[in-house]
Amino acid sequence: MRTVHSLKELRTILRGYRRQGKTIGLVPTMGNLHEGHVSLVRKAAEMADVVVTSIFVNPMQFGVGEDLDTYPRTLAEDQDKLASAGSTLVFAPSAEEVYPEGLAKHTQVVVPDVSDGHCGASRPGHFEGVATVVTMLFNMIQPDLAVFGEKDFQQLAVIRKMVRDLMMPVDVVGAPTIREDDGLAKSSRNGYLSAEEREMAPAVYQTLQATAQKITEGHTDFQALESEAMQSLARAGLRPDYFNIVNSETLKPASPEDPEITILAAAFLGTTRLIDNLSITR
Ligand SMILES: Nc1ncnc2c1ncn2[C@@H]1O[C@H](COP(=O)(O)OP(=O)(O)OP(=O)(O)O)[C@@H](O)[C@H]1O
Ligand SMILES: CC(C)(CO)[C@@H](O)C(=O)[O-]
Ligand code: BAL
Repeated sequence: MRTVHSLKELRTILRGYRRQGKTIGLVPTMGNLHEGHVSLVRKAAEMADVVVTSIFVNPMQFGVGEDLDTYPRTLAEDQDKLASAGSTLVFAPSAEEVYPEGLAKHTQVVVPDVSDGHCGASRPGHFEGVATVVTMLFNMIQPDLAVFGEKDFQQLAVIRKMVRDLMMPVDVVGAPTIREDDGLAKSSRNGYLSAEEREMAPAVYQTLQATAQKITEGHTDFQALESEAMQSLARAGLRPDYFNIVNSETLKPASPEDPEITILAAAFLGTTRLIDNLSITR
C-alpha cells in the first residue's frame, strides 16, 4: 500500500490503474481510523479493483471554536489499519495542496434544503465545507464509487443530492454504523471523552432506541417524543443539541404515515459533540 501526499503523484498512479481498466473506489476520511472506517474500506474493496482512502482534516468544514487544531492526526497507525483492510492507496494531502490560495476566496459547493437543520443549523457552513471537499476529491480521484458511513446520516443525504443534482458520475454507497459493545457509535471524537463521560455516552443510542420503540408501538405525537428524549438525555448528564424525528428521504419532520423514519440526534458531553441516528422501516 502506498501513501501519496501530492496530487500530481496521485494522478500519475491512478492513470496507470485506469489504463489497465481497473475500477476505483474512494473512502474519504479525516483519519484517526477505527473499525467504522475499516468497514467502509472493506466494502469499497469488495466493490472496486482499487481502493483510495483519503485522509484530510478539511479546514473548510470546521467552524470557529471547533476542534480543527486538536483533531487527532495519527497517520502511521492509520496506514497499518488501511493496509490490512485492503486499501490500495492512501491520499493524505496537506491543506496547502488542497487549498493553495487559502480558504477565503475558494469556490464553495452549496447543497440547499437537505443541508438545513440538524447539524447544518448547529454548524453553519459545515456542509458547504463537506460538499466542496468531497467534490474536489471526486475531481482529483475520479472514482467509480465512494463509500460513506450512515453514522453521518445528514452528510450522506447531502452528498447523494449533490451527486444527483450535479450529475457527478460516482456511485454513492452507504455503509451501516459500527458500534461499541454498549451501543455507542464508533467515532474519532469518542477519544476526547473522559472515563466518566465515556460511561454516560451510550445514553445517546439508548434514547434513540427507546424512541424508536415508542414509534414502533404506535406513538404518533412526534413532537412530544422529541421533547421527552431531550429531557431524558439531559437527565443522563448530556447537553442535547437536537433530537429530531424526520422523514428519511427529505430529513423534514416526519409524519406517522411515512414509510421510512429516521431519528437524528446530537448531544454534548462536556465539550465533545456526539452524533448518532436510527432508522425505522415499517
Ligand atoms: N461508526 C461508524 N460506522 C460506520 N462509518 C463510520 C463510523 N464513524 C465514521 N464513519 C464514516 O467514516 C467516514 C469518515 O468519517 P470521519 O473521519 O469523520 O470519522 P468519525 O469517526 O465520524 O469522526 P468524527 O468523530 O470527526 O465524526 C464518514 O463517511 C463517516 O460517516
Ligand atoms: C466526508 C469527509 C471526509 C469530508 O471531509 C468528512 O466530512 C468525514 O470524515 O465524514
Ligand atoms: N464526521 C463528519 C466530519 C466532521 O464532524 O467534521
